[in-house]
Amino acid sequence: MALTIKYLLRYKRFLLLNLIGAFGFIVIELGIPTLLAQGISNNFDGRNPAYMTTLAVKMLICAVVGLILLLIMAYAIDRVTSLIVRDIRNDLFTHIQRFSADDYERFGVSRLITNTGNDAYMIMQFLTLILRTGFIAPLMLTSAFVLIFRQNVPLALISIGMTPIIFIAVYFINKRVHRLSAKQQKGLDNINQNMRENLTGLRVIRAFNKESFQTTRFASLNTTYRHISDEMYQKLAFISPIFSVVFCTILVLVINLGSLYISRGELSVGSLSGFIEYIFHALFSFLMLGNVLILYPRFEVSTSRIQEIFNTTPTILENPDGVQSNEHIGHLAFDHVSFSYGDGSEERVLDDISFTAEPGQVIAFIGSTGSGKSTLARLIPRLFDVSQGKILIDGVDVQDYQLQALRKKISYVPQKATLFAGTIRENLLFGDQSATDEDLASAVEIAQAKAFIDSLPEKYDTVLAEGGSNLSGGQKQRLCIARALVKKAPIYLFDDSFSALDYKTDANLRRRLNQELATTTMIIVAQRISTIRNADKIIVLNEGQIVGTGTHRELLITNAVYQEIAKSQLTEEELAI
Ligand SMILES: Nc1ncnc2c1ncn2[C@@H]1O[C@H](COP(=O)(O)OP(=O)(O)OP(=O)(O)O)[C@@H](O)[C@H]1O
Repeated sequence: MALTIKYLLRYKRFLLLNLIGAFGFIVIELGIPTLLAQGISNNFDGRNPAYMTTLAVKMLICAVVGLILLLIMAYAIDRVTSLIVRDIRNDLFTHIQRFSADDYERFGVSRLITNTGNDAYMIMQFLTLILRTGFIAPLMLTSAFVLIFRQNVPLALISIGMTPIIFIAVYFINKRVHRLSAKQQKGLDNINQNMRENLTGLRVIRAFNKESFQTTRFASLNTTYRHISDEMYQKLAFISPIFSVVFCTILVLVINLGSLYISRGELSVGSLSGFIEYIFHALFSFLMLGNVLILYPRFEVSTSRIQEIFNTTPTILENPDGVQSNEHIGHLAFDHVSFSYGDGSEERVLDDISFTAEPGQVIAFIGSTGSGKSTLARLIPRLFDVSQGKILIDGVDVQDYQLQALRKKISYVPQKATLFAGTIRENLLFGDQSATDEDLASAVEIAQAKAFIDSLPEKYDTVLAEGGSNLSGGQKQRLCIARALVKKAPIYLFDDSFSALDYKTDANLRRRLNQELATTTMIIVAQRISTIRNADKIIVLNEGQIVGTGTHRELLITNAVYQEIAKSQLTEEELAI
């Protein structure tokens, strides 16, 4: 609730408008019956037409004023709820963007999507209800009780005495609904996750003939969700009949006792009809509050799920006092760096890594799968933070930079080619929004992507599907490389970024990179020796440790791990060089 109040307080003027509008409801719902009761009592036999005309005009004024106020209220509610949900979604998005890969993994992508979609919508639904009834129901209830007591005290006591039954029933039902609501939201996360996996893994599912297996899995999750929802709505369904039973009992008691008072001359017919009207309104207010209570558990679950995200401090922390800018040189140094995933207590993925890379150098990493090459690359732009030791860029610890400043120094091509829905041009401009057409053309030419872009009917304006799924693996890799080249940074980081290229394209690309990036620092992670054989320094990784450093020739002679990799990839002649 604290979260919602924080957002509500941002829009005090709309809350005030809502409060003013709420009086419209009272004017209509209580003012008109009061006038009606007066009319019945004072002119029961209809002998005073002038009185009735005045009464009709007063009732009409009540209706018009009430209507205007209600319109104001509807406007205020609509504005405030849509603004708050917009703010929550924006703030969630901004907060989630600061999450490290570890943070994402902890919550899961599907859960984060449900948070910004369904949970935020639930807050909007509850807010709409509470703003519609939150002011009105207590105001109406209080006014109705005052009027009821003014009409007849014994009747009022009987009516009010019955109401705790409603509260007790709602309390017990809601306790159960709260638990079910948490399960229901979790069930929705599972459905979203399954759906995501199904859509992104469609080709694998088809290739393995697993459509029916997937359908059964989805149906099972869907059925579980339905069972939970059924159980929850069954519980909630009890609330309305309980209201009706209490209401009818009160009505029967009031009418019976009221007739007795009328026969004794202690109550007028007008007063009894007014009394019944007020009872209606009091119970209607209860019903409105009941709806709030019914929705509350689901709202509470959604808010606490969102609050949990906001309470999560991203593991990669911004350094607001950090270095904003310094000279872009491109000097990189690892100083006894060790790293473990998770909270740092797990097995070391990198162990005591030290090396330096100077501007103009190509430093390559090779090693068996799982030896820690990609992890090492991810530490440089602080996608993860080192567990021990430090990484220095241009003489400053990466953790002592502001994140933006640090990442300006690095142009990174991740192992998995990631493109976004939009045109090729938009994807390239991701590297630098201010890049000119000439900059894009130059990057595309170096990345060996010119020929395939030129062959497309729409060229740079070709629209890429989500994730670039309408391109081949090699085309995607080349666009990702071109995007990194558009960025123009002093350090380039290629994490196994040439693996989907044929040998000729790979060779051409490296030749052009060496020409164009002659003064920058290039870090290349690769599986293929042919990709890195001309590197200034090759570092061989094995189980997270450096087991060899040198040029291709040196390592071929001195390093057993490198020799083994080389033997599996090179011909006898190549090995003899
Ligand atoms: N996000 C992660 N959470 C936990 N462990 C991870 C994570 N990513 C990688 N690992 C583990 O860290 C180790 C090193 O993985 P890494 O991806 O760095 O190796 P690699 O040398 O790049 O492998 P490959 O050549 O297959 O890409 C592996 O044992 C892997 O299982």
